[in-house]
Amino acid sequence: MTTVLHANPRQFISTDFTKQIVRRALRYLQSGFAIHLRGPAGTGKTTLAMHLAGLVGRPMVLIYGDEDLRSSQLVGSNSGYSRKKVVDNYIHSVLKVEDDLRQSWTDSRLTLAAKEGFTLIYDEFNRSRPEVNNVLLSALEEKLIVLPPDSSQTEYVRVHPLFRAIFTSNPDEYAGVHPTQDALLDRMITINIGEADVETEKQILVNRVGLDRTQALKLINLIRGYRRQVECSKASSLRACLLIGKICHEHEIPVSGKHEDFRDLCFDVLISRYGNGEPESELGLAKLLDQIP
Ligand SMILES: Nc1ncnc2c1ncn2[C@@H]1O[C@H](COP(=O)(O)OP(=O)(O)OP(=O)(O)O)[C@@H](O)[C@H]1O
Repeated sequence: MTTVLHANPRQFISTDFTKQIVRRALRYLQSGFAIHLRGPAGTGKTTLAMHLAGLVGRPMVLIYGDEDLRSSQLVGSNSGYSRKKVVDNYIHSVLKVEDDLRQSWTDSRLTLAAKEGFTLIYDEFNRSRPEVNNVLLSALEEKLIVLPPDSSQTEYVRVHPLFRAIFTSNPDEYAGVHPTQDALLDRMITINIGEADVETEKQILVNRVGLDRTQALKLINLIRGYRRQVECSKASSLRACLLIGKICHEHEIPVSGKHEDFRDLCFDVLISRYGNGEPESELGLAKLLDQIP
């Protein structure tokens, strides 16, 4: 059974920064193209993909890229058998038995979305081995999905005109991701998602976590300052901001370098995340914390 999702629009915070990306992405989707949101971890790609799928207004199905993903998990597979037996003894002297044993085919998420015209979100699709994603080439270009020849049903599925696909990925230099086939990239429009601006991060912290604006801004500046200091460009600051902000809010820890609990929290979250393992990176964080009243 495949679960179809519906977006929850209240969870998405819209700012000038996000609106500008949404406008572009929606335009491409409306014209029938697949889009690809590419950027560092924690820049909000998955959240944006869900929001876009919600705006498209069709049910969505979600697939997560994975090294172990098999193409059968994308298109479907034979699962179990169905048996039909007819015993005809209408004329007493004649017994006719027809026994028909067939494999039952079950569609997977891509096939389901393509048949029904749903929106497919394929999150971190470059974590799957490139050959697994080959089925997408014909789905996006020829609008056909080719099923394996032994799939006890038609070998071709025609893609519904309302089918849309949204892909997300981390850049190639991330551990565990495969280089994306040029042919696949050529069939989608790639939007590079950079780090959100300060205003967007602030609004997300205020609305999602409940921090006040001053504390949110202090936290954002601290984490951005630290990332600059250790020259970390891989992970964005948003996830760390949300994490520290939530703990501060729930445990009434003020965003202040003078408060021991806040300092410990920052060390626990930030050193392993952004620190480069050098003792100076701890010293650098301590200095930044000293500057927060
Ligand atoms: N516009 C937004 N409104 C509300 N929350 C957001 C928004 N953008 C990002 N977030 C929050 O920021 C966090 C990181 O976002 P998300 O998981 O979408 O990032 P990502 O780029 O997909 O990360 P990864 O590459 O690691 O999968 C999540 O907790 C998400 O809810």
